[in-house]
Amino acid sequence: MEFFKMHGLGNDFILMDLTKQEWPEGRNLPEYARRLCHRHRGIGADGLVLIRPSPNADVFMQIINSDGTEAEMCGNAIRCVAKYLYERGGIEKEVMHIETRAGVMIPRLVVEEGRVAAVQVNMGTPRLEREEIPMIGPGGMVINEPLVLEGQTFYITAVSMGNPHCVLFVPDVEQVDLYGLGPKLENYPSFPRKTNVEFVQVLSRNEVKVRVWERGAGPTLACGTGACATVVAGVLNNLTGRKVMVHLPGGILDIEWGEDGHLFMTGPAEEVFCGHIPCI
Ligand SMILES: N[C@@H](CCC[C@H](N)C(=O)O)C(=O)O
Repeated sequence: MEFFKMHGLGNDFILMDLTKQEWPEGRNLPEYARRLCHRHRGIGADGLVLIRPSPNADVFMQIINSDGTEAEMCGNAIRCVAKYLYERGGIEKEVMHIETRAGVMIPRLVVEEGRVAAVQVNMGTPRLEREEIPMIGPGGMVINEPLVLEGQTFYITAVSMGNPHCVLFVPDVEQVDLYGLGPKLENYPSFPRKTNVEFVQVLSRNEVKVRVWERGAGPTLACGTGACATVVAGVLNNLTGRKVMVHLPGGILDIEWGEDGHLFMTGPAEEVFCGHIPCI
């Protein structure tokens, strides 16, 4: 099997194009993803990305987290898929349609001298209903609501970008016990589909600093859907404007929540290497 190792701000993926090669019958996908993503015994990645044919778009993007669970959407991976398709996959369109389990997303490519320098993705509209991210209690949205964890109260805002996010505003992200709190919030019983967790420090109305604990992957250097969820939560809590520079450990994503309700994420994508692995 041919694969491409790519990353978006250090959030790294193994891409396999299943429009060009056969997926061997009977392979256990979660087990295979765990094995390939392993940092010591595999290629190493935060997730496995499978590019499949789609009847509704240029391709379908399937994302499997490094723990073998499937995610609905991934912002950094979709920029990598767009770059791969343009430079390697024979789809030389500057506007693409990529289907995901969260719907069809629309990447626009910034091409310089034949190479993809950056990608802006229309990430669709956020979903804010409790039903989307079921919490205790009926109806409405979850904006700055208390959540008690081991006797400590945290105030959370829940945003779905197709995948679930729990956003917490803190005075200083460097002081957050990410490895202690991250997994406890990810698995908190109010989130039946588990959740991604973003700790956010507001630097100004148009700049924030974020540390992420990802569902199914743990601490990552960046999260595109998380950056979008952060800006939605910032606006709902009246802490930020709608156009925000999001500083993540791996670099900067520019996020804009348009007046039409759509989120636009702009950032880079990089290819690191490619190779072949046996079909086992
Ligand atoms: N890193 C991603 C999100 C990947 C999926 C996530 N771990 C989940 O399970 O929802 C991004 O850039 O959006």
